[in-house]
Amino acid sequence: MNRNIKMCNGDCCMLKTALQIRRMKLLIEKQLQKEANAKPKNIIVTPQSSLYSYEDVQNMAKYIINRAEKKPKYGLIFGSHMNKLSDLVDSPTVLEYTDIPKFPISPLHGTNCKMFVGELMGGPVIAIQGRLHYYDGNPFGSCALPVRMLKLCGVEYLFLICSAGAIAADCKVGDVVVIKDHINMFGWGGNCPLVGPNDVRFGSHNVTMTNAYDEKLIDRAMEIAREIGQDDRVKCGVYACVGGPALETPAEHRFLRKIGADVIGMSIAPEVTVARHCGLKVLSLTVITVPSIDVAAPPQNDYASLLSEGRHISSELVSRIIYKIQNNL
Ligand SMILES: O=P(O)(O)O[C@H]1O[C@H](CO)[C@@H](O)[C@H]1O
Ligand code: HPA
Repeated sequence: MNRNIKMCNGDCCMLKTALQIRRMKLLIEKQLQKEANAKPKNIIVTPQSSLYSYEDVQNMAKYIINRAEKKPKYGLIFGSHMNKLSDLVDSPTVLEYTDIPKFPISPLHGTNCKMFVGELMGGPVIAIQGRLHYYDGNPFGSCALPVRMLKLCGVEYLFLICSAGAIAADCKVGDVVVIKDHINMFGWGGNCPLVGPNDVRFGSHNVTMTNAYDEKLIDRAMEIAREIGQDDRVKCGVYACVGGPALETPAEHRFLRKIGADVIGMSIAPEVTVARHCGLKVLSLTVITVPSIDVAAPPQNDYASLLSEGRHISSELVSRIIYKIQNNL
């Protein structure tokens, strides 16, 4: 080895001027940046339970109570095809989702981005239009967020109004099914809004799911159905929750019937889990929009009126239950 040869410091041969050296450095930096960008980045996943902190949810609730100058006791969440029921709320303060700090908004929400805080049968209520669905790309933590927000607004009773397909042959289009339990196909796979660290201010992590649908509210709903002469249109059943947006195959339909499902839909189970976690009393009513596979579909012309009857029966049930609770009946 020739020990007289000195290492090139960049000034000697080709890089003669300061400008040339600077250019070379920039080129090297650019190359290094390119290589770094080509490497996969670490993705830090936010668990469902951490998407909205307790303080975030508290701020949402504070905003609603301040704007409406009212603390609601009854919360209503309306699903697809059910938003019209928000007309039930008397003298409402109407709040846009965009006004509520950090409230999740889906581009697929359309125009149903409103909450109505007012009265129903003399009871203070808040009604939320346009439920968020998982199949629209919303994480479970966002789908169930409104439930926690209602809890921190002071809500004690939660009414979830949705639509579903029939699995049981005796559930017909336009019937109302009072949900008494669910089979959560998401939850079995660990897809749950409670996944992640638990904030005990909301509730305890291993929440029990017995009586998740409040027995007393179910009894009241069935009793009112008899009182208003609609007991042939109001059934009580088990809801199977699936991912969608594709509807079930005939084999899935038969399987769900075998394991005890009466109706099938793509919502409520994550909401009910979170509601149970934070101690809300839940009643869920579902209007049948799709007949069971082995039942003849009603004539096309009858669909609209059957669904409107179902909506009307649901609104009667909710209104009368609130009336009875308000008046200690
Ligand atoms: O549960 P809601 O919101 O009523 O919506 C129901 O209707 C949609 C299918 O049309 C599904 O999302 C189903 O769950
Ligand atoms: O037929 C259905 N299947 C699943 N989900 C549904 N939600 C409304 N109708 C249906």
